[in-house]
Amino acid sequence: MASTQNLKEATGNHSSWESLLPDFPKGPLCKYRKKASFNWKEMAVLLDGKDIIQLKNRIFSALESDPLFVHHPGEELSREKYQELTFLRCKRLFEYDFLTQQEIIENPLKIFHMVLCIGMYDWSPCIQYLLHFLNCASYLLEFIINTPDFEAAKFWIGNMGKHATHAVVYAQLYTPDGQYQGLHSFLVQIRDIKTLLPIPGVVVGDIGKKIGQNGLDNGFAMFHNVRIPKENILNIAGDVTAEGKYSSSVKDVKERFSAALGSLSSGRTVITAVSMTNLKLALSIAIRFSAVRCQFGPTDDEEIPVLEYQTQQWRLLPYLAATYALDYFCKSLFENLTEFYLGLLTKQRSQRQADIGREIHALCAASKPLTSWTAQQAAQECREACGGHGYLAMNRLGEIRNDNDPNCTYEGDNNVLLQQTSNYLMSWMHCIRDKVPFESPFGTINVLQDYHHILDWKFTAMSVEDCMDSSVPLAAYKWLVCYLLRESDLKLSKEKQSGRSDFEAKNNCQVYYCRSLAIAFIEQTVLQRYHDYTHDPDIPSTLQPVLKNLSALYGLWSLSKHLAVLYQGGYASGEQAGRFIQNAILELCYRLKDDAVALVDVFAPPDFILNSPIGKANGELYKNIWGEVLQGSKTLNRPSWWTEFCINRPVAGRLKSKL
Ligand SMILES: CCCCCCCCCCCCCCCC(=O)SCCNC(=O)CCNC(=O)[C@H](O)C(C)(C)COP(=O)(O)OP(=O)(O)OC[C@H]1O[C@@H](n2cnc3c(N)ncnc32)[C@H](O)[C@@H]1OP(=O)(O)O
Ligand SMILES: Cc1cc2nc3c(=O)[nH]c(=O)nc-3n(C[C@H](O)[C@H](O)[C@H](O)COP(=O)(O)OP(=O)(O)OC[C@H]3O[C@@H](n4cnc5c(N)ncnc54)[C@H](O)[C@@H]3O)c2cc1C
Repeated sequence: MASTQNLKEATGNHSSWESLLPDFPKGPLCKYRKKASFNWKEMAVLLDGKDIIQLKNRIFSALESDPLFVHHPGEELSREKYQELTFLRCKRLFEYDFLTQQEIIENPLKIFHMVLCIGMYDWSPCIQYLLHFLNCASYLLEFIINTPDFEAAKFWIGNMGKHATHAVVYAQLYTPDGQYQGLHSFLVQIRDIKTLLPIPGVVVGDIGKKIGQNGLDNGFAMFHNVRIPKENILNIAGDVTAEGKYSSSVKDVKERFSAALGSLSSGRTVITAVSMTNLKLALSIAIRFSAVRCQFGPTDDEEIPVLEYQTQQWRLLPYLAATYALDYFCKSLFENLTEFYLGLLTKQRSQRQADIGREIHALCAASKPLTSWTAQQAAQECREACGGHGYLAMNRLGEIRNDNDPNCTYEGDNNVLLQQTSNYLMSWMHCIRDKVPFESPFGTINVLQDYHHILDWKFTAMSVEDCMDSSVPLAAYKWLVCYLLRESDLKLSKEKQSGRSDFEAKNNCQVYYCRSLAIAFIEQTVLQRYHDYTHDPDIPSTLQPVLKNLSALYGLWSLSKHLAVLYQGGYASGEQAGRFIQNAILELCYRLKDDAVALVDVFAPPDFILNSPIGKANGELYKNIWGEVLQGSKTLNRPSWWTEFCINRPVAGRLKSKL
């Protein structure tokens, strides 16, 4: 639901939020800005609230005024230099200390916004900074650490390549009595604090150049009989006494495993938001570009902005709708996570706390894949939507695409994580079968309470106009989740009945079944939350129509990828259903095209942070590109190897074999 404070501010005195957000410079984008159906400043205040906008302004202007964060257009930084600069920037972020503890306690959402603002500038210093707080790492034995072979060496660890002095290491804990106590985390020193040289017994180094995020040094480590003090066990779920006896308030090994992995949920929640932020960056660039780049037209002397083309709208505007829906989802997920952490901090041992842990794990294990893949596809689409200019490195779409890419892999590979969500959903089947009442703390699985009834639902819209509200795709999603759950469960039973082991049976149920189930579930959850938000009667009437259009477009466009299953399972039949959905998508794209520039104005960071000539707020496409091109230190130089071209000319056939 809409935050009451944000609602009050959005509907309150306009002059107070006018001054929070400066007007954009006049220029070619004004044409679309004038056509918008709503006031972008009012929308920004509704979505974030004044307090967060002030925080963002504070961070953005600090980075812009600091010489250490200055951009170096046209300069190729070596990896070594980039890593050094990233480290200096990371140190500077600690010096800024943007949020006081009191501010964080009063509104934990501020951390989330702080991280994303820094990331909009560059993910390398942002992640380096974050990892210094929460260092995730590898695997070690008890209090003496050994890495048995190269395969067991820890690889990829963030900050470890060049400078980390300590690592938080996940380990299988064995006590002196030989008992296995499950997964625990430990603090291990790996380098000397004064010299940065490795601690005896530790082999530590840099893993080499990556596809993106090269400011961040990822490293490897191997341990040979490294001793760590007993108190370095991070006793989230258990501890070991001076006599070597294990004690834990969580008795079950499996439960302790979940407790130890709890921190991964915060990482996955943050990565969901990081990916959503990449959507914001890529779309700000592509939509501003599309609104000013003119190509062809109905007559020889009239060229139109490429945003007027149906294909361009259909390629970009669903991603814009996805950005709004996912932005809302990220904030709500962060609130769920905050509740989970409050429980941990106050040492809650209730059933509700355990249920919250399971639900949040299932949610972020699917929201990370959904959002990172959406951002990956969007970044590529935006790159192509900007034509050749999209491929120019200075316009930043390549960097966004490459820096987003590892979001699909780290903190758990997307395909592997989706299995966690489908496992969770499948675990409710016994309640459904036995007709035992059930619910989850955040209510995301409550849709399954009506499982038997929902399976009888059909697509009932009678026209394109009927489909223009997100209630239509939402109903279809509820059916889809129930249907895929039933099919996955049946498939698993069949596999087991045919004599397959549990491992094999589960493995054979992934593609088209459990994997699709997890994806449909998270899409339905995102849509349900966004539908509820956009249909809240308290949303100002000036903003509600455009928000409802975004919700409908996100729902229909996501659903359209499941059309085959909707027909296959009998929810839809005849050619009309599919046609209505397709036409509604096109109609919504058309209705949103005049709002598109204002919709990106709401979330685009200042030009300095966005750092893309074709994405600048003034829309002066060609002036901005030329301005940047001519700043390159070697742009007008002849090459250093010019004599090879002009003087040492090749003699054709000189090296040809004479035999
Ligand atoms: C403001 C804050 C800042 C934070 C800021 C972070 C920084 C964000 C910036 C990006 C920076 C990235 C930097 C990269 C950092 C890495 O990449 S660190 C390395 C991360 N590594 C991973 O994520 C490994 C991924 N793999 C896995 O997690 C495990 O393989 C899997 C997927 C859990 C599967 O393991 P498995 O042994 O097959 O376990 P499984 O039998 O499925 O599960 C056992 C039970 O535990 C439960 N469980 C498993 N995981 C969990 C969990 N996380 N929670 C609860 N329960 C769990 C299961 O549900 C299951 O329960 P039951 O069904 O039995 O009831
Ligand atoms: C930029 C970056 C930074 C990282 N930082 C850190 C860090 O700081 N600390 C840290 O500990 N780690 C870090 N990692 C490592 C990261 O957590 C792992 O790469 C990730 O968890 C995936 O594991 P993997 O590489 O072993 O992939 P693998 O498990 O080898 O997966 C390879 C492929 O096999 C598939 N696959 C694997 N198992 C299954 C299965 N059961 N069913 C179906 N398919 C399967 C996967 O889908 C994947 O496509 C980082 C990685 C990257 C890319």
